Amino acid sequence: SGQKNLSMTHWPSSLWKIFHDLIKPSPLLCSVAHFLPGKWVQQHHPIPLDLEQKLFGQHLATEVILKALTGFKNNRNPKKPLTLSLHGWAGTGKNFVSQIVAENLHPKGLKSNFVHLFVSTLHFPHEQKIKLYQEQLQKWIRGNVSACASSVFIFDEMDKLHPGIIDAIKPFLDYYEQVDGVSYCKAIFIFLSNAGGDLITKTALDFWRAGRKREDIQLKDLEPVLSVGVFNNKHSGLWRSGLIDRNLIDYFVPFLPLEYRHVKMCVRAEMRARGAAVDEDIVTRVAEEMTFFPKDEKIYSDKGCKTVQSRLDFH
Ligand SMILES: Nc1ncnc2c1ncn2[C@@H]1O[C@H](COP(=O)(O)OP(=O)(O)OP(=O)(O)O)[C@@H](O)[C@H]1O
Repeated sequence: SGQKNLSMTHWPSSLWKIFHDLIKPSPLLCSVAHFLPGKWVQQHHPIPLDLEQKLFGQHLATEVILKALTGFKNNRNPKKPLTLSLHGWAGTGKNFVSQIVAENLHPKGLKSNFVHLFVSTLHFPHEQKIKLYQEQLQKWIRGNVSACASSVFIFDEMDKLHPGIIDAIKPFLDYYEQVDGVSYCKAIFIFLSNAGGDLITKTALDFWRAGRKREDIQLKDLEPVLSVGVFNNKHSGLWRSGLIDRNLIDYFVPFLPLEYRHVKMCVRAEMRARGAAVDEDIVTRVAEEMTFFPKDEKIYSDKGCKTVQSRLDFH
């Protein structure tokens, strides 16, 4: 009947893929590490996160994610799945980091059967179908975690996600040893949103205007800002969902807006990824084509590094 429901709703092929993964789970390919009395046994060499090298201009996100993942992987007996909530302006690296984290656990990253990306507007577009989405999503999560305890679920556009969908995920995020015979404690849930991006930008700008270094911004400078603007804001999806009240989010990860120098770093990284030599003239040209705000100071790229790849095609 699950299959019938799916065909009725015309779900995109990526969700079909997940459904098929469910029918044919291959648990042997999944486990990242398993516990033998007294020690953890790695089943493949974990890819180093390398966030310091790969992720530009995000000292806070780098620090929090490294801490979160290290703690989680070293914990033999986690009491709940790891839940990360990534916040920030467009194109600042939230999807990029999620992929790095996923690859760290499952080398094929997004292509792995154990990594699932959901985009609110793409996968859950119709409000009147919320009940159906809820049932199917729960089935997928349950099936996939039964097949692979360390499954990774990424929810993009969290701020556009219907509260009903968040309600459907909530039981999996909680401190239960098992739900219907399945333990979710080794899974990872990553939520991405732009919520709070404006407030994070304001803090970064205040530092810049005061002549203070970006790298001196600390988590404690952002926590009060986010807590008022996002967590206690009745209009934010996160507040309505009750995820915060129940302390189901382990780490809030702020992404700072990217500056001109970071955009240049993205261009260079993209050139290297394409196997080309880094041409500084082109780097400068691409970076100068981006638009920067605020109007007077022009410090931050309004799309972060998002359009770098397509712009590079023109040079
Ligand atoms: N901080 C960064 N360091 C290195 N590369 C970056 C960074 N931010 C963005 N990029 C590059 O730009 C591309 C687009 O960024 P990404 O999709 O991660 O943005 P996002 O924060 O998820 O944006 P949105 O909120 O609009 O979804 C990435 O694939 C990556 O190549």
